[in-house]
Amino acid sequence: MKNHNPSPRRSEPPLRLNPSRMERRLHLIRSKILGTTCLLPQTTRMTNLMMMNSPWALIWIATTTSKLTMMMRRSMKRMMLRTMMVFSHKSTTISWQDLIQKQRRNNLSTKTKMMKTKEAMRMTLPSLLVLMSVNLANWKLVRLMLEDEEDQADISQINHRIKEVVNILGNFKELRDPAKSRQDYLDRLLKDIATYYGYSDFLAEKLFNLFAPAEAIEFFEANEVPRPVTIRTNTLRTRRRDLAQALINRGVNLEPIGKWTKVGLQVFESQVPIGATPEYLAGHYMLQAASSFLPVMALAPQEHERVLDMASAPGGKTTHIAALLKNTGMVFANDFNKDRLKSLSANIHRLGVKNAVVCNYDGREFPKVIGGFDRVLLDAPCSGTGVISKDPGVKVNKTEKDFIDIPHLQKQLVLCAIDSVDANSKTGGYIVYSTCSVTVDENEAVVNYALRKRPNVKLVSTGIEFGREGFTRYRGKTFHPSLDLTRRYYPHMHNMDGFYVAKFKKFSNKIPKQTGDNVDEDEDQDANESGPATFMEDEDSTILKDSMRKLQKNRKHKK
Ligand SMILES: C[S@@+](CC[C@H](N)C(=O)[O-])C[C@H]1O[C@@H](n2cnc3c(N)ncnc32)[C@H](O)[C@@H]1O
Repeated sequence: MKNHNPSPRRSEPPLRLNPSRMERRLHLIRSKILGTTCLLPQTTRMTNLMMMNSPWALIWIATTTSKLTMMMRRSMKRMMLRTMMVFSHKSTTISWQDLIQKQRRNNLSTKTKMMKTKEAMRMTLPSLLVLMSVNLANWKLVRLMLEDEEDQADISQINHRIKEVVNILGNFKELRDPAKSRQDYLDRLLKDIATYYGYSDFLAEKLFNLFAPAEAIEFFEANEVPRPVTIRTNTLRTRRRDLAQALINRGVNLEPIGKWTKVGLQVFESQVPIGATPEYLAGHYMLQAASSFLPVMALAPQEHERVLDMASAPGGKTTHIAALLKNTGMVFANDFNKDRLKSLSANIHRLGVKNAVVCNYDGREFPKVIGGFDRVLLDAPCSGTGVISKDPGVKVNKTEKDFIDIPHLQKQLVLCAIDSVDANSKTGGYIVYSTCSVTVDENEAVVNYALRKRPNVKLVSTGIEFGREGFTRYRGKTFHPSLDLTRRYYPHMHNMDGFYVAKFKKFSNKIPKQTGDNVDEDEDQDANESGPATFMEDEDSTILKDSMRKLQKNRKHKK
């Protein structure tokens, strides 16, 4: 093997190539990606990095760090692939001079060769800059990936095998190998899905189980593609037609999202940053995923009502509620996370909302804090399995424990949401529960639990004309038949983030005793230990007076 002088600027020790390829790769990754010094001007190191035997390892690192946006990852993937094509040759190390020599051997003019080489280098720089920000958490994943022989297999072979196995599972009797069981095929498929799409085995299986095999692949594929950019017209400030005209005049290519919304616009391309136009700054629209319109549409707040948005930051849905209320009545915008209240308040101000009260409670303190609402929206904290295309970190950072802890919190919150509504409201008495997750544990299981614990509510239609019916049975569990009134949304089916919406009607403020049928012991532990918290005027006014006293005391103290 040829030994090259590694750097045109200063000599560096050449890479040790023994004892194993694995060690060399680890060495490269450690020193080039996690290294603390700036490596960019040193072309040898840069090219060494690209000479790793498995270019996919590099692309994988470049494209899975959770710090990157989907767009960045996609363009990096393209850049890396193009660069690798330029640099691909058989030797183990390469220097700047080698590249030029190699170009000379081709029949291109020196200038073209130089330009091509430099262009390739230039394209690589941003990728490497981002690569250097790969953190230690990802290092563990990098190592795992490299250590797993399975992962070294050609990625296209894996893709091919996924398709083949899905095909066999679709016509098992005819196409199976008699020596293999269905489970053998499923195990192979799950392993391949986890490798190919970069999920933990646990989450790959959890999501796979939601669908038939062929549809599951469509779902995983859709999670690799960014969803359309959509905006919601703020009807407190403008009309959709006027907004569209103003943005078109600025070079924005857009059109209505669909018949189901009168306020949504889909942005195809824009010559201006869509989050910084004068119209944006003037609060004429909110940058908001189409799926986020759905829970507020289901809530359907009426003018002059009192509405609670129990987990509201950064306020996409609060400001939508305020617009539907036409700035009448009141919307209580609560969130437990104090830091997120800043963006919530900023959005409320920007969009000209004048009927909002921002508060910072654990949602589980309602209705003790205040109750008697006409409607409550609980857009619950969730695992985010519906928004993987936006946050690919979910693929690996959600554990089995998360799918116990998160539903536990969701169950507590949904009971408090129900208890915060006044069943005697003249116009309302509704609760909407939503998540940007597609797992059954966070959706149907939570809603079914609420129906059992609060027999004074029932499910009603969300009023949204599309969406797949919620599960009434799932992997041996049977839910209340009315769960089919709830709605599921999927990226591969609706070209929007994965989402779930359920709407309850509260018909009594009294909670009848539970029947005790079908009571699952685990679920019972989630029950509100202190019993149902109801809205009581006396108690409320004491609490409110007490907190006012504390607030005034704090203010004096600050002065
Ligand atoms: C899905 S996000 C809400 C998004 C918001 N509805 C919107 O449309 O902009 C869930 C929110 O729940 C908040 N949260 C988490 N735990 C909470 C709790 N115990 N009580 C209230 N809010 C909570 C989080 O801070 C987060 O802002």
